[in-house]
Amino acid sequence: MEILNIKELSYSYQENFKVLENINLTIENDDFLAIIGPNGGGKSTLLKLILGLLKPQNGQIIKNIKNELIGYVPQNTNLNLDFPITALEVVLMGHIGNKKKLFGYNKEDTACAMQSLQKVGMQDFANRKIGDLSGGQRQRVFIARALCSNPKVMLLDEPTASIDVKGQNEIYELLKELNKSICIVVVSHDISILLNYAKNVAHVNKNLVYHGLEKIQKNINTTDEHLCEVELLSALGKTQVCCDHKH
Ligand SMILES: Nc1ncnc2c1ncn2[C@@H]1O[C@H](COP(=O)(O)OP(=O)(O)OP(=O)(O)O)[C@@H](O)[C@H]1O
Repeated sequence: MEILNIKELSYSYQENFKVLENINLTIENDDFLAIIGPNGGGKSTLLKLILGLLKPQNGQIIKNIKNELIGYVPQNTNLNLDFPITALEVVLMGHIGNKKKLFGYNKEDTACAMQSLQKVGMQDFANRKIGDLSGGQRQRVFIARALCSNPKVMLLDEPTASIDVKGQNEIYELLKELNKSICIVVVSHDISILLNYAKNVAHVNKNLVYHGLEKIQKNINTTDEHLCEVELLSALGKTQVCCDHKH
């Protein structure tokens, strides 16, 4: 099922300076889409447009699901690590967002938050202070928070930034597991790791170039060597199954 269809979308923050131009993209409910591209290429802007935080000036975004069913894990979650809040309380904040409650959680909220922590393998850390967790563990807690609303699609902006390789792999393994039941869209620079998990890749640099990885015979050994984004993209181009575009 198609959950998102973006047609001829353009966006400018300032007049006569398009950050995104004529973007076309379809996302299916079982997709694992990697959004890659250079700094300032417009990746976060595209996520914000999908989330409805920004309104398209040209083109349209057709969503076949309600906004509440779109989970979001933002880039560099702005949380003061000295703030004495536990992993469970961070996840419960996802419930506050849903129900527009200001104070207090009931037993159901707590049970649901514990379930979300279990899904990400962090139930034993529920009462740990968020500042005492490793970067990878903390990120899993933020993913648990986004899971509270039982999303059909989860958007993650640079989920593995500043996390060591082991932690990155654990995050991607978790996303692979979640992808059995929900659609995953990840903005990332870790393209060599991401390519082992993504089903499709959108390269965004004002324009969007789409690579359907399932149609491409993967002849790149991404586990043994580190390849930069450009090397990987050119390797994808050499498979000759790529779209008819110029990089
Ligand atoms: N609120 C804003 N006002 C004006 N310009 C902005 C705003 N937000 C982003 N931009 C500009 O839009 C362009 C795209 O930014 P965006 O954050 O979408 O890129 P990105 O691909 O996510 O970059 P990065 O990989 O560095 O996170 C950049 O030139 C940026 O400076």
